[in-house]
Amino acid sequence: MKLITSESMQKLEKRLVESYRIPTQLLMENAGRNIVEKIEGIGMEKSWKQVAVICGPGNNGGDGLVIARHLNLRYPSLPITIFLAGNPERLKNDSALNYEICQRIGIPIQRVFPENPLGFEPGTLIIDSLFGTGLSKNVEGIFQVVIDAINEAKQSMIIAVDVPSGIDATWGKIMGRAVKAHHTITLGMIKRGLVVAPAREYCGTIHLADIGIPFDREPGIVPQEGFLITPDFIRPFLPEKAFLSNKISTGVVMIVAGSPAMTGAGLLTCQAAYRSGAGMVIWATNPQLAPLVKTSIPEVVSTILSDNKNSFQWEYLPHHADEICKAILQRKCRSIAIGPGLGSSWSSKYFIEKVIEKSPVKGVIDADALNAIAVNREFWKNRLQGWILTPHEGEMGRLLNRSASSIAENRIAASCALSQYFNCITVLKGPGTIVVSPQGEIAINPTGNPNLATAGSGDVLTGIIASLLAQGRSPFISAVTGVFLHGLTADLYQKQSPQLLASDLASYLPYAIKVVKNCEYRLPIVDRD
Ligand SMILES: NC(=O)C1=CN([C@@H]2O[C@H](COP(=O)(O)OP(=O)(O)OC[C@H]3O[C@@H](n4cnc5c(N)ncnc54)[C@H](OP(=O)(O)O)[C@@H]3O)[C@@H](O)[C@H]2O)[C@@H](O)CC1
Ligand SMILES: Nc1ncnc2c1ncn2[C@@H]1O[C@H](COP(=O)(O)OP(=O)(O)O)[C@@H](O)[C@H]1O
Ligand SMILES: [K+]
Repeated sequence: MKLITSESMQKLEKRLVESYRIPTQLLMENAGRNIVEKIEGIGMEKSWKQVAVICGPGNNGGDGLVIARHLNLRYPSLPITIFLAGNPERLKNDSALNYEICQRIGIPIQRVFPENPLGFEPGTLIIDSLFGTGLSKNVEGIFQVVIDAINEAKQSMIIAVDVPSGIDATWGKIMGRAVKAHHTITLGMIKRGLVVAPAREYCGTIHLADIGIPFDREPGIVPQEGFLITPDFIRPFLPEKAFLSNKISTGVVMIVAGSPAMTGAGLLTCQAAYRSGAGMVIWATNPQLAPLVKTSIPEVVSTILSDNKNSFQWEYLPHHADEICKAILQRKCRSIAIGPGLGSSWSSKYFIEKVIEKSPVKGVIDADALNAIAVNREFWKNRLQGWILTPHEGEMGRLLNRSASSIAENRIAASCALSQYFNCITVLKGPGTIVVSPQGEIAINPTGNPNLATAGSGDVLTGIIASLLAQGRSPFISAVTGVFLHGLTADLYQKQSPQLLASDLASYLPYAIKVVKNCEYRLPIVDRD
């Protein structure tokens, strides 16, 4: 499902308005009327005690005025008040016209002043029409006061028009303050910023309302600025074993993960790789762990690396890199996953770099392997073509030499910067995981929930993506399909249990694959007709 930035939405509307000669007044009318229909679908039957329509100075405010008119027409006995934040004399064109109509109809209009703070009675339906795609700077002063009042309303329902006010709809940033809506009814196309963190949390359920422009008739003119991953998109790329397939042709994955202190990381990665369809999973492990691997996951094939004669506890050492590269060729591996639970000693860092440099196949770089790359980031600049990096915000901060909080503020921009810098596929984990290619493709994942915040769930993701890669999917498609399935597994599991362990995730994965294959799944956040 295509996503669009604020800037492109405005340009596109202008262009289509000119080519179809649809007057902008009509668009605003369509927007307002269709939003009222969506509001009715959400719950007008709950008979709200009153409606507060909060209008700002631009066209988003104009939409609010149309909404107020239509609600007034359909529910004449419902008290509706328009709260205008801004000077009515400075309203322009369509908004000014609708303001005048509302005045003539006699809908009460109150201007919001700093000395006259807003408060909403319990049972108010609040329509947030303060700012939409035209938000151009941080929210301050009276606008901040209005947003705080909306967010403090008790036992009310907040419906945002197009975008929760205060959200940057292109990047998903919070511009100082933002309305926390229960529902967001977005117009024409879904704005990219709505589906990524931190904005995602402010949108509630996202609904798409038509504005009378046939966007889908001319798909070529809608720019590629990102897409929301859907079940339909990933269905062709799900694991599928052909009639004549064997375990090698299906796909062999090399896993370089785990250590005596963090054995589980390796086990989870291997298990997830099998559960997502790999024909064979090889774990490059050490003599101490090999017996444990056999009893935990008997299907895993171990490549036992040479013993470290001189060290007290076994760890991966640089010379193991050659052994692994040899095993990759011997075992006909088609992908590699490196990083989970490897530890952060200098020798293991050096080992990791050697494997990535020499490996005959590419794959997923995660966890400690990301930290090894970060230490030597200038060396790795532009050298990770075909590799998939799966950082969380902390790891991303180290890779870009920035703070984790600056990454969190604008996750899309950070992901694009990483892909550009290393020439790699980036998977920035967290709510609304983002996948970006060096060519600038941007995919946002709608699946997943906070139950995934459990140790080892990232290891499972690494196993899934490496497995899909071994099954012949491209790096970008492997990452996109992997993050969707990983999140979906957690969403489906949540229905039967409130607690998720990473090992449950790996076991439950085939069920998520089946659900997508059988078309039994609807996107959780976007409600469409
Ligand atoms: N285009 C179309 O055909 C259609 C568009 N539609 C609707 O229009 C919406 C976009 O409308 P829009 O472009 O007028 O922008 P909007 O979000 O209302 O805000 C702009 C106003 O806010 C002001 N302002 C900005 N930031 C501020 C801040 N931090 N603090 C204070 N002020 C700030 C800004 O002032 P300025 O920056 O110009 O000084 C300007 O006055 C879109 O989301 C959709 O709802 C639909 O009707 C369908 C047809
Ligand atoms: N609140 C959340 N909502 C959705 N997904 C989440 C959330 N928290 C974590 N995740 C997902 O869980 C996984 C955690 O990975 P990671 O941080 O590497 O954990 P670990 O290192 O313990 O395996 C990622 O796929 C991430 O997207
Ligand atoms: K709004």
